[in-house]
Amino acid sequence: MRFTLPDIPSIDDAALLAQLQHKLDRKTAPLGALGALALLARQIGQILGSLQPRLREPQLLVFAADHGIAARGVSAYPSDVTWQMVGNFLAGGAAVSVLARQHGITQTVVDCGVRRDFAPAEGLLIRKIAHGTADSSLGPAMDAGQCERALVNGMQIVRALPGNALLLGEMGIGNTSAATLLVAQLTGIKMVDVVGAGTGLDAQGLLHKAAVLREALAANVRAAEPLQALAAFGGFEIATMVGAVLQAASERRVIVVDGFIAGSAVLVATQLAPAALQRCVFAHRSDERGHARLLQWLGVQPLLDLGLRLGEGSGAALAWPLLQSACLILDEMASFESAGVSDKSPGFSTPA
Ligand SMILES: O=C(O)c1ccc[n+]([C@@H]2O[C@H](COP(=O)([O-])O)[C@@H](O)[C@H]2O)c1
Ligand SMILES: Cc1cc2nc[nH]c2cc1C
Repeated sequence: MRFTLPDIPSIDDAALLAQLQHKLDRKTAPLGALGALALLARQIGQILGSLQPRLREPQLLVFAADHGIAARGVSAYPSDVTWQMVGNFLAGGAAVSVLARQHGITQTVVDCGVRRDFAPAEGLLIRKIAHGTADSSLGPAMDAGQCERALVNGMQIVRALPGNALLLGEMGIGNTSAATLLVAQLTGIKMVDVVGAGTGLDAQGLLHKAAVLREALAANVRAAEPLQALAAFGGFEIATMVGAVLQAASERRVIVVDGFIAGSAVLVATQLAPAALQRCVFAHRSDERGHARLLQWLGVQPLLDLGLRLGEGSGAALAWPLLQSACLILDEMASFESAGVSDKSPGFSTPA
């Protein structure tokens, strides 16, 4: 099936925005005191097109795949950890599994291209493109057809999901390399300012990783367009995630973005369809070096900063209750009028 970019119109209902802002401004709090929670409530209200938005049946997808470039020693851990962690997700023992369970979020693992084959299991979708990508330090990680199939897979998976909120997670040894290359290529930020320790490289390991990534950039100089860059550098899990983001955005689902790798997928998606960004809530600022730069480049503020660098969707699951709180604030918090609380008197000015 061919990939067609779905229609993602800009959300610009000025009347609803004004009503949301007014509703929040009349809540029983000093003006502006709800801070980022009010911004979040406003954003969710706009995405779901309601003054009383309700989040339903949150779905967390853990997109998993392996990376040819991992054979170059760019990760502190071996590729086998990818399939082993898939087992851990399915058994409910991974960090994201615990957090998803805590918050009533449905976790589904998507095998987008892990090097091992899995028996069918509950909570596992098998959408394998190949057993890992090719090594992008030698040439494109995937061909255009593989990239297109991954994008379509992501779109189809989201189309079939219940609920109105999608939380993005991923697992793939070597995928901070793929994400770094995508971010460097598509933003113009220098690769050396993006590359980081991933699963925990030491200073020498980081130097080696940067040297390998330089080779990958040189091996794919012509991959300038978003989809070319995605095929050149991206993992199958990142490409599938791009399709998922585009579909979720076109359906006006709330998209909760995890860390650096999920952020790189959102970068590709928003270069294809800029209005997708309006539907994205950035859960946290990861400790991975390039993440702060990427968030800055996108012009977005994350909700949390906990020093996490885990991936899996763990940051998205941790941020989830804040989205729930934002909706409850809109819905249940009293206004000055309804609670009979005095607002500032007209003409009163705050002492300096
Ligand atoms: O989400 C992040 O910001 C993040 C930062 C560093 C590492 N990770 C996770 O670690 C793995 C990739 O790290 P690496 O060193 O193998 O490229 C992959 O499974 C990611 O989920 C994730
Ligand atoms: C153990 C482990 C768990 C992870 N979860 C996401 N990436 C990971 C990488 C490692 C190494």
